[in-house]
Amino acid sequence: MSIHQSSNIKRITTHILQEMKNRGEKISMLTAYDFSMAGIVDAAGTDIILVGDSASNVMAGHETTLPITLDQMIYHATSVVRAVKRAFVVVDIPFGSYQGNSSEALRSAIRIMKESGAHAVKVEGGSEIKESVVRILSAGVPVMGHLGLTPQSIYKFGTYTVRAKEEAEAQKLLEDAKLLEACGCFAIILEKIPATLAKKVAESVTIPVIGIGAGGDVDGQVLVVHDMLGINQEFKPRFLRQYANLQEVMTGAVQNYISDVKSRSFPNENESY
Ligand SMILES: Nc1nc(=O)c2c([nH]1)NC[C@@H]1CN(c3ccc(C(=O)N[C@@H](CCC(=O)O)C(=O)O)cc3)CN21
Ligand SMILES: CC(C)C(=O)C(=O)O
Ligand SMILES: [Mg+2]
Repeated sequence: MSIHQSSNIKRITTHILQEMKNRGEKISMLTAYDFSMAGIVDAAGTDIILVGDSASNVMAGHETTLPITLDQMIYHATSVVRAVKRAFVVVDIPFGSYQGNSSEALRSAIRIMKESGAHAVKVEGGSEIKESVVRILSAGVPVMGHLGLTPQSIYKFGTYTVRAKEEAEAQKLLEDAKLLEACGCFAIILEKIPATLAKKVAESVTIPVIGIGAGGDVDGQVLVVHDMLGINQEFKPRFLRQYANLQEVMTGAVQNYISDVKSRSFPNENESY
């Protein structure tokens, strides 16, 4: 419990997430990149909020997650943390801020924690980034792993197709999951891999495994909130379930506003001084 706890809402911790896996309660996770969205996602009861580097696509309009910077991720994370009362806030360390240099990885993680007030960081990869994971964990910063489709390495693969369909790649993924657990990661994301493999991973490690395009036999699910709300209509992979069509709602509202301005029905007397 925080010394300065200012509300009676019980905050989600890594310990609570582990207990949820232990008792078979599914974990819900969504992205947020700003104060307004984070407030909605948190108040609705989402367990984990991810300040994803998908902000590079969704917020900045880039083709990939590679261009977003550590400073930009910290700006998004700071805005999210200000809104969140209950959820556990995880921040993606962006491309180029942790790979191949554990000192830089630690520095990046510490900047995120110190400047944003987030609760954990997420990194993509397994054995290749072991030193960075260990170093960050040694500073007391919780680390979430991310295996399978790892968008920061998109140019190594060339496509966003399903990962680990071949036995050798599946075996490496399972070994990487066990390695991340042994290092002390508190959870692992599995993205776009066969459901049978994801099930095997979730049964082979004791820490929570959260899926996106990894089937239902994992410990929780994550989606990009703009995708599931239907704000971003271009992105419709098979794993996405769209829970609203906010693009339609927002377009209609904006069109009504424009029409009211043109017809002089906005503002009316009550909306004037
Ligand atoms: N808006 C958004 N949602 C995401 O889930 C997301 C991002 N951005 N950016 C970072 C990564 C990239 N991710 C991806 C990207 C592509 C596919 C994918 O399945 N692509 C299909 C085509 C999808 C379609 O129908 O448009 C492919 O075959 O390339 C999956 C996850 C997941 N992440
Ligand atoms: C898709 C999720 C897992 C992610 O890493 C992101 O939003 O950046
Ligand atoms: Mg990401």
